[in-house]
Amino acid sequence: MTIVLTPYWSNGVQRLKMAPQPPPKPPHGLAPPTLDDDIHAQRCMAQFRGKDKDIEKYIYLSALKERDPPMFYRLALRHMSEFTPIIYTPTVGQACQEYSKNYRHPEGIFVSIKDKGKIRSVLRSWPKLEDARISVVTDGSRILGLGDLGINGMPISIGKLSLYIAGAGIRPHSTIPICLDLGTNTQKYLDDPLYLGLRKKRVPTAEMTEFMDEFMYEMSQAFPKLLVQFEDFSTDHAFLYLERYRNQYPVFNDDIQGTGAVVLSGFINAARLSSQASGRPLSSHRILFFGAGSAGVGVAMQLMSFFTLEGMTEEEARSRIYLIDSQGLIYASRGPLAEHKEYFARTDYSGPPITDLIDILEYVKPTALMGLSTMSGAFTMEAIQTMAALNPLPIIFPLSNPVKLSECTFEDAVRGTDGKVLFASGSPFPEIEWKGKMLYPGQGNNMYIFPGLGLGAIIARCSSVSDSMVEASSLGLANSLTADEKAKGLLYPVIERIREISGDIAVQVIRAAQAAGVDHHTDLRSKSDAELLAFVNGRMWNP
Ligand SMILES: NC(=O)C1=CN([C@@H]2O[C@H](COP(=O)(O)OP(=O)(O)OC[C@H]3O[C@@H](n4cnc5c(N)ncnc54)[C@H](OP(=O)(O)O)[C@@H]3O)[C@@H](O)[C@H]2O)C=CC1
Ligand SMILES: CC(=O)C(=O)O
Ligand SMILES: [Mg+2]
Repeated sequence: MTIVLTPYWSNGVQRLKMAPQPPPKPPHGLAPPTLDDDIHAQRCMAQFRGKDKDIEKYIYLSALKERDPPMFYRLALRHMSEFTPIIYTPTVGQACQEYSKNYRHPEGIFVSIKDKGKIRSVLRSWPKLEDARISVVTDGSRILGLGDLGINGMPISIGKLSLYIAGAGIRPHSTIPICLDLGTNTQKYLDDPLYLGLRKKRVPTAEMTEFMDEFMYEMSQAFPKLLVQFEDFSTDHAFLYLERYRNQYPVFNDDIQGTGAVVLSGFINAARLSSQASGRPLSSHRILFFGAGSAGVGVAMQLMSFFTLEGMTEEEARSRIYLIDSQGLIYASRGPLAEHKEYFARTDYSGPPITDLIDILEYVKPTALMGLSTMSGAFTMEAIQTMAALNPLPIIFPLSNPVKLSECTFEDAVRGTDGKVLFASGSPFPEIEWKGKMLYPGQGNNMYIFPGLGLGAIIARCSSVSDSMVEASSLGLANSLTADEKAKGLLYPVIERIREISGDIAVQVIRAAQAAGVDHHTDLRSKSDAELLAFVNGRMWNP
C-alpha cells in the first residue's frame, strides 16, 4: 500500500480552488445518525459561546470558516452584532498581536521585500486568479492603534474581507487577503522565535516605493478585475501610495477614505440633532480633531463636504476645522509641519503653542470633538464636561481602535454630559440605561462603508475610485436610518441591516462612478434605480 503524504498547506489551497462548500458528508455509518444542518448551526453557536475568552472565540471561528465556510457566513449574517467584535475590532487586534503564536493554517498571500523582482510569480501562485475581485492589502505598519505589528497584520486583511463577504455578499473565493512583509521596527517581534516574518527592520521609503510600484503593476496584470483596499499603512505611506496609484489603478485607502465617509455620515445625522437642540444653524458647527494622522486628516478632508453641501466655500469650510497632534493645536506659525497637516494648519492663531486639551476646547469652542489619536482616555471627564458646558447636545466621537485605546468610554461620555451626548466610537460599547432611558452608542467604523463601496466599485468595474464615489457611499449611509432607528436616537443603522445598507450604498456608488465616467460596466447606466438595486442584490453571494 502506498501512503501519499499531502503537504500541510494543500487543504487550504485545494479549498480555494472551489466555490465555498460545506465539508463533504461522510458515508453512512461514519457520521452520527442525526446530524441535521439547522441543529448543527445551534451546536456551533453553543460551542462558540462556550469559549471563555474572546481570542478563543476568534480561533474557533477561524477554524469554522476553514472547515465549513457556508456555515461560518450563515452564522455571521445571523449574529452580526455578536460576531463583529470577534472577527473584527476589538478582538482582531489581539488576533494580530498573537498571530505568530496562534498561526494554524495559511490564508492569503504574503509578499516580502525579498520577492522584489519576482512578485509576479508569487502572485500567480494564487489558485483563483480569474475570480479575484477585491484584495485588502496591509503592510502591518499601523494595525488599528496597536502600532507596527509586521507580518502579524495579516488578520486585519482577513477580518475586513470576512465583512465584505458577510456584509456585501462578495463571493469568498473572489477575495484575497494580502500582507506585505517589509520588515518591522518592533523589537519584540524581531526577538520572538515564533515570529513568522522577516527578521529585519523596515526598509527605507525609496526601496519600499520601488517594491510597491512592482507590486501594484503585477497585481493589475495577475488580477485584471481587482479592486485594492489599502489598510493600516503608517500615515506617511498611507497618503503617499494613495496619491501615487489612485489615478492608475482601482484602489482606495480605507483609513483615509472609508473612515472619512463613515464619520461624515454619522456627523450629518448628529449635526442635525445637535443643531435642533441648540437652535444654531448647521453651518455654525466647529469640529476639533484630536489626532492628525491618516485617519484624523482623512476624516477632516471628508467633513469639508458637510459644509460645502451647506453652500459654504472651500475656505469657509476649512475655517470650521481644527486639528491637534502630539504637539498641540496645529497652526501655521508653530514650525515645520508634516505635509498632510499643512492644509488644516490654522492661520488665525500665532501665539505660543497650546497643548492642553481643555485650553484648546475653551479657545476653539467646538460643537464636535473627534478622537483619532490612539490615546486611551484622552477625553477626560473634565474635557467631556467642558464639551457639555459649551453645547446643549455635544458631539463626541472617540474613534480610536481597539476598545482599550478609545479616547473615552460611552459610560464616561454619558456621565460627563448627564446623558446628553451624540456619541460614536470606533469599537463597540454596550448600551446604557440612564435615568430610566436607554441610550445607544453609535459605532463610527469604516465597516459600514467599505463593503458597499467595494461592491459598487466591483459591479461597475471601475477603473479608479473617485472622491465622488466615496462621498456617495457616505450620503447613502447617512440616509439609510429607518424611522425606528431615528426614534432611538441612533446615528448609524443597526449592523444586522448591513446587507441591505451595502446594497443601497453600492447603488449610490455606481451612480457616482457613472457620473465620473470611471465605470466600465456601461450597460448599467440605462437601469432605473430600482432595477439597479435589484441587479446589485442579485449579485450578492448567499451562504
Ligand atoms: N473608527 C474607524 O473606523 C477608524 C479608526 N482609526 C483609528 O484611528 C487611530 C489613528 O490612526 P492613524 O491616524 O492612522 O494613526 P497615527 O498614529 O498616524 O495618528 C495618530 C495621531 O494622533 C496624534 N497623537 C498621538 N498622541 C497624541 C497626544 N498625546 N495628544 C494629541 N495627539 C496625539 C499623533 O500626533 P503626531 O502627528 O504629532 O505624531 C497623530 O497625529 C487608530 O487608533 C485607528 O485605529 C483608523 C481608521 C478607521
Ligand atoms: C477600523 C480601522 O480601519 C482602523 O482602526 O484602522
Ligand atoms: Mg484600518
